[in-house]
Amino acid sequence: MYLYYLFALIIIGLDQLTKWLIEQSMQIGERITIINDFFYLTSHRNKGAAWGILQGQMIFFYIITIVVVIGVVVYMQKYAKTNRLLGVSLAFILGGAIGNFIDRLFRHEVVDFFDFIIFNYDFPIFNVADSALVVGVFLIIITTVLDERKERKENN
Ligand SMILES: CCC[C@@H]1OC(=O)[C@@H](C)C[C@H](C)CCCCC(=O)CCC[C@@H](CC)/C=C/C=C(\COC)CC[C@@H](O)[C@@H](O)C[C@H](O)CNC1=O
Repeated sequence: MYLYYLFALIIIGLDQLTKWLIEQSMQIGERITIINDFFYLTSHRNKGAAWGILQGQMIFFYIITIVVVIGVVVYMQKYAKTNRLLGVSLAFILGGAIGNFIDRLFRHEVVDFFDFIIFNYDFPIFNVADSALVVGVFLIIITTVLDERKERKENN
């Protein structure tokens, strides 16, 4: 059970370490080519949420993040014992939400650096915490679909 919280802690550690390294070694706006025309490390700051929406609405972000964290912990306590995939998904979301929360609390902005250009579209620059959140949301959807399919089989 506590393995999931440890997993979330590792995600937070990895997120904060990578953000610290970017802050230490790159100027804002500086870009390092990893794979030309596809993957760059670009030091970027975002005072908003995805795609820079709601710039500067830190109070809103604090509230949403606290609601997300409480929701995840409640669900973790209730369901993670029986459903491992759900536990891992919740740990991803918990780690990601807290990772960006730390940035918003101490930096009043989020450090982003993964810069992908996919089919000529420069996808918004993101970080480890965002990736964990997206993976967590994706895994929750998979878990839900799998559960429904299992229930339907049992009922038939
Ligand atoms: C990933 C959630 C964003 C993350 O939410 C958080 O912190 C949570 C815990 C708190 C938010 C205040 C609440 C969620 C708002 C919902 C939202 O935003 C719609 C999300 C759609 C999502 C599909 C699930 C697409 C993906 C986008 C991106 C990530 O691609 C991997 C681009 C990230 C870049 O714009 C980067 O600059 C963002 C910056 O790092 C700050 N990050 C946040 O606000």
